[in-house]
Amino acid sequence: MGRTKEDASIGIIGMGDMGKMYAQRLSDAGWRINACDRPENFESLKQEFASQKGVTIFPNGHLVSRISDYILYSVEAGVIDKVVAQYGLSTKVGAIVGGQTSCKAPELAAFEKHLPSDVEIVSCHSLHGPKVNPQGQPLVLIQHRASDESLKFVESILSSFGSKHVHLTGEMHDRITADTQAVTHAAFLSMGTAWQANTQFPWEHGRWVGGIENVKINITLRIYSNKWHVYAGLAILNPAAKQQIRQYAESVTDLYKLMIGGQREELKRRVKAAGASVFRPGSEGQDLLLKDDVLDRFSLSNRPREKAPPNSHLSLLAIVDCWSKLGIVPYDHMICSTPLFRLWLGVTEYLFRNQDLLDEALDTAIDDSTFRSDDLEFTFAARAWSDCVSFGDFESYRHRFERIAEYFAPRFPEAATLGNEMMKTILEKTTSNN
Ligand SMILES: NC(=O)C1=CN([C@@H]2O[C@H](COP(=O)(O)OP(=O)(O)OC[C@H]3O[C@@H](n4cnc5c(N)ncnc54)[C@H](OP(=O)(O)O)[C@@H]3O)[C@@H](O)[C@H]2O)C=CC1
Ligand SMILES: O=C(O)C(=O)Cc1ccc(O)cc1
Repeated sequence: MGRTKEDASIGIIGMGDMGKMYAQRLSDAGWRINACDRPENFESLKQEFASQKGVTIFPNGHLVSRISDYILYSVEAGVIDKVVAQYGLSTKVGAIVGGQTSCKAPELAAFEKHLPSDVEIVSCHSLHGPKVNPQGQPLVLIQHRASDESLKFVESILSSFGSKHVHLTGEMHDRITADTQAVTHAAFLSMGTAWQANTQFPWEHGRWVGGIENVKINITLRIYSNKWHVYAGLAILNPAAKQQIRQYAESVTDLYKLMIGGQREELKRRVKAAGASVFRPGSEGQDLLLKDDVLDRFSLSNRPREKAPPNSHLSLLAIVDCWSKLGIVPYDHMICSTPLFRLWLGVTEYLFRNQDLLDEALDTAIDDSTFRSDDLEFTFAARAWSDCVSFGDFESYRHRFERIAEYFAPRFPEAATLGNEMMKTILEKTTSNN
């Protein structure tokens, strides 16, 4: 007999931002939730959820696991093995287990290693942050070791999000998210690193005002105001991500060398060839994901913008070179894309589908030395983030991330308000259907 809301309950282990969002929404939809965080957080979590109907807080994952029919691990990716090892054997006989971590290889390996064999495995991944409305956003489902009936049960639980269900294997998931999430984050992390290295708040400079720049600034601040482990986990633990991020750093370096070498023709040839392989002929008639009027609305700067000042847009030229070198067609990933990836693709497309703007960027890169020191720092930063991910050292990732986050922290509240508004408006225009 199928399991229903009336007779089944859901366990959530790890009540951080995502776990809380799931607990809130699923209990609002009428499911009974059993949840826990670390034992030391039991009392405060119990108080926080005292008035949330349908949510019972337990001191630890054993107590959650033994009574729940679908158990979701929503902990830091770096500790998934340890936490499943701790609570896995307490899983209720015949239950289904899944995880919310952003990289599935270690998560699924931990389940296989530590869960009893009668336990089924259906994992998931909401491809958006905890403050984004899940309606219409992609939700990956992985039927790793489970019957079709159990998959249907998990789908019936998660259906209240109104997300778009995307069925993948763990391996496909990791491959696609390396392309979409890990490289996107590497680009924005590098922008923040370069601005900090040049002790700039970019919105205070005339040359960082206007459409594309607003997106760069808002997204960079959004990333640095989040938890470092989310970005570290999905880059360091995903085997495909290292290669992608390394290619991005190589593309940045190669293009920067052409710029400072004054090799205009070679730069143009390379960038345009890359553009032609990513933005295939025949797509010119399509609507742009992002338009000027939308982009211009979200500036942290109070300076007026007459015409976007020219910028070499090294970060954007390099992502297209990187996609081209790796044979990635980013539009193929829309169905499995995060909001940040769609914004990133949107600004890239905005530049590459406008020949005048692209030519202006390429000529600026050669003729105008105003951006040289920014681009130099950006090149160093892209390589340093790539090394950091390749070395796989969480602590040095954390250290780098937090040092830069601290620099931008005074502007986070204001950037969050504006960034949320920007995301909301732009997301309405860049759905994963595009
Ligand atoms: N934030 C995002 O945008 C998204 C994140 N994800 C993924 O979801 C997962 C959770 O992320 P998020 O909620 O943002 O991160 P948080 O850090 O907010 O939440 C993780 C929670 O798990 C707790 N935890 C750690 N160990 C245990 C344990 N042994 N028992 C119970 N709880 C434990 C942590 O406690 P403590 O802090 O004390 O360690 C923390 O409260 C991550 O794997 C992340 O990659 C997926 C989609 C989007
Ligand atoms: O949109 C992005 O890339 C984010 O930064 C939010 C995010 C972070 C981690 C995930 O696993 C999914 C989404």
